[in-house]
Amino acid sequence: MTQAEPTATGASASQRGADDPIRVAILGARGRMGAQATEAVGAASGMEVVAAVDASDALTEVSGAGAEVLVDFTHPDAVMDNLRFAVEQNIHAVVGTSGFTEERLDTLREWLRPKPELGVLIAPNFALGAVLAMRFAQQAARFYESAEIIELHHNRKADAPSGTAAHTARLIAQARAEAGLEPGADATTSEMDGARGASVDGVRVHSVRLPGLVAHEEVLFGGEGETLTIRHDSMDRSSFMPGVLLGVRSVPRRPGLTVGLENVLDL
Ligand SMILES: NC(=O)C1=CN([C@@H]2O[C@H](COP(=O)(O)OP(=O)(O)OC[C@H]3O[C@@H](n4cnc5c(N)ncnc54)[C@H](OP(=O)(O)O)[C@@H]3O)[C@@H](O)[C@H]2O)C=CC1
Ligand SMILES: O=C(O)C1=N[C@H](C(=O)O)C[C@H](O)C1
Repeated sequence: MTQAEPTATGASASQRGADDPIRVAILGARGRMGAQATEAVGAASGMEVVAAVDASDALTEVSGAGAEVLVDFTHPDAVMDNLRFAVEQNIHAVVGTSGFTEERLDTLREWLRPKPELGVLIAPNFALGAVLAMRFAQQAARFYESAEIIELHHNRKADAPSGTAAHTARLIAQARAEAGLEPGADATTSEMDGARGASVDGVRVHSVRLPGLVAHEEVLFGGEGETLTIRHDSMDRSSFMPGVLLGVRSVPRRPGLTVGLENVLDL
């Protein structure tokens, strides 16, 4: 047997040699993303799928299979229970599932505190272009008082606004606050409920749901006599797979909570 790597994971994981594949469990494996992730991890070098679990399966399959990294593409209502299980079982986690509020992130940080070697990566979007678009929006934010987000998704999506839009809004709000820029006001005082979208950290987010779409986002900035539009389109879920594989490879070496693939890409 080759030399074991230092790892936060349990007995079976600690037996992994440096050249052995990373043992990965996929949660939500029969869903749109989980099915593609199962295929992508299975085909990638340096990792293998040891458990593919869906809603009707027992989570204990994951620990029983000696998984070192769990990939979660389930449902906002299920993901926190899955993560509590992962942390209890000393399994690193790569999370694509949406629905993360600041409160949920704080809970996760608490769970991770006694496990300093364990890594959890929450990626609101795994597509390279989406991560770049969010970074560009963050860069633009300090120059424009006014910004709004339109996110457009397929009509099977469970939640609104999208995790990507919520993360983008938070990055814009953070950049504005750091620059001491107050968000601009508009003159709309009379409105039908929902017409101006949801306010996420003071940024208006509008959600469109249509069959035929996959995952799309526009960030609009307005200034004196000009607008700037940053748009990203995922036309196929294959766009998310390189990011998922990068997450699986990097999370065992990133202890603690990481929010956003931009941190792994070092953008
Ligand atoms: N970060 C990113 O880049 C991306 C993130 N997403 C996010 O990923 C999540 C999943 O999306 P998508 O694949 O389209 O959704 P799907 O509904 O197609 O898939 C979710 C799957 O998870 C299963 N599931 C539900 N609860 C559990 C549980 N407790 N344990 C195991 N499996 C469970 C569902 O089973 P059942 O149907 O029986 O309930 C279903 O098979 C969403 O939150 C979405 O926003 C999506 C695309 C990209
Ligand atoms: O449900 C989806 O499809 C997607 N969900 C994520 C989100 O909520 O941002 C990522 C991507 O937009 C696709």
